[in-house]
Amino acid sequence: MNNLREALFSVVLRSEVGWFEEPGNSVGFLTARVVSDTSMIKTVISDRMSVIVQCISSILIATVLSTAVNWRMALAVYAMMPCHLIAGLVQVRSAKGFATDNSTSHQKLISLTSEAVSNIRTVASFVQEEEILRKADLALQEPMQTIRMEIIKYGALQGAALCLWHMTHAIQLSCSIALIGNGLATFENCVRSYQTFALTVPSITELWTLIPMVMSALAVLDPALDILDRETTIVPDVPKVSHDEEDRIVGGVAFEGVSFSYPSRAKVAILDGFSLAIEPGQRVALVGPSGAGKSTVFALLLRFYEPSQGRVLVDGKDIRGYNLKWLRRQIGLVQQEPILFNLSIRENISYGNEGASEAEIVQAATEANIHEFISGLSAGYGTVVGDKGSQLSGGQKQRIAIARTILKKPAILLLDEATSGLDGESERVVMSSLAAKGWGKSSIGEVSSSTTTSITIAHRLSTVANADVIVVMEKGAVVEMGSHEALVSVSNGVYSRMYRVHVKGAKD
Ligand SMILES: Nc1ncnc2c1ncn2[C@@H]1O[C@H](COP(=O)(O)OP(=O)(O)OP(=O)(O)O)[C@@H](O)[C@H]1O
Repeated sequence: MNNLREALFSVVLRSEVGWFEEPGNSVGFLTARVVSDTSMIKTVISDRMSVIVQCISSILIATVLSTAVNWRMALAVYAMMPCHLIAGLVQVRSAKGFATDNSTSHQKLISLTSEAVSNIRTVASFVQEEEILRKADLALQEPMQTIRMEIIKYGALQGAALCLWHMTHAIQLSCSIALIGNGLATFENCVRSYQTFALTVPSITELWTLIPMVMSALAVLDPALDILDRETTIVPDVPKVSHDEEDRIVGGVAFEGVSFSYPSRAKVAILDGFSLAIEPGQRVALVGPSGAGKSTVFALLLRFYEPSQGRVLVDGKDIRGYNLKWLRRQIGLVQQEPILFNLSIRENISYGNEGASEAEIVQAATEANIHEFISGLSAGYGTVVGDKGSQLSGGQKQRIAIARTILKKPAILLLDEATSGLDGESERVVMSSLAAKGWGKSSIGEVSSSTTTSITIAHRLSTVANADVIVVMEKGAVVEMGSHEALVSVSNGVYSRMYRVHVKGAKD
């Protein structure tokens, strides 16, 4: 069971991001597959299999014994056996269908429960408790009708099997009378043979009940085994190019005619011939209306998905040519809603950098402007932040996520609305400490092994005004590009319009 769980979990973790977006792969479903479904292995192997082996051996011994005592009698007894086997097979088939429906309703309930619990604040604020209970009830009610029919079918077949057993007994007793009457067997041998057979009846009956159970357990395991068989389309360890751990990418990024659609919405083009070249060490900002495809650019650079056309290059080489784990280690991503783990602040900051010293952790926290807050907590860096960091404010979570990325010392830094939860002053401190680390030097001549290219997505234009290049995106393509001053001076340009709205909003 442990081996299966480990193997399943490893396949799940290695799967490409797009796979997790398929309807059958929600958190609840996958948790059920890895934890509950696999427990069926125990049911099948240790609980049921031993009894099955016991039953089969007792049937075999009885067959040999009754044949030795009187072969004519044994033949008469076992002549009826094919009827039982046919009934048993039909019984097994009906049990398989029954088990599948049952497990589906169970999975839906698990999915609903995990979704409701992890989003309990949203559920409570929208007063959705009753609605969720109604859905849970529906998830259990839907297969109920089918299961009822299956139960009736199952019971009828069970009855037919028992009926056949009683007929066998009757026929066997008639045979005994005939054999004794014709002098082909003694009364003593007939009783012996009959009794040996009678003792195996419970074993055979038990086998009939157990086989459907085992088949049901195997049916429940089917989806988990399907996961085990699947091939990941973006394999983290391929190609197996050996990069020296000390090797670092310089930080040049290029998108060449990239077109892309998300697997779940294959017909909607999100990027359409998107091209952009970023020099190593440049500070680039991506701005544009919501849904323009800015975050998608990050997802493609991290190779969460593959473009349908075009290439993504890092230091002039297609990213498919790099070992993915090695590449990702050098790219730091901070998202708008950073995910913290239910661990201490120290463990959250050193996540992925477990060897970092206390001094390095404190240094990273100081640069992310969160050290003062952490020091004020009674447990300091040992404070556990709760599920998904629920015991912290949005801005605190963002700063811890920034500290975590600072500690990683990435060659390419991706900030996706990473400071949106911070007040203006806090944001200024964080951004200037990132710049002070030598991240985002605009002069290519200064590029060294410690230079970091930064790409920032922000709706608040004050966050990106200092960038070397501002790239304005609309509907998956670049529509304007240049420095803040150059873009603002373009009358009726997309950026200058956005800027006027931003300034007006700030004044109001
Ligand atoms: N996983 C996904 N599956 C399907 N469609 C998606 C997925 N993620 C994003 N999209 C769609 O892709 C489009 C671009 O999304 P993206 O997040 O890149 O936009 P954005 O410019 O970053 O927007 P925002 O500024 O609101 O964050 C949107 O229309 C969005 O609905």
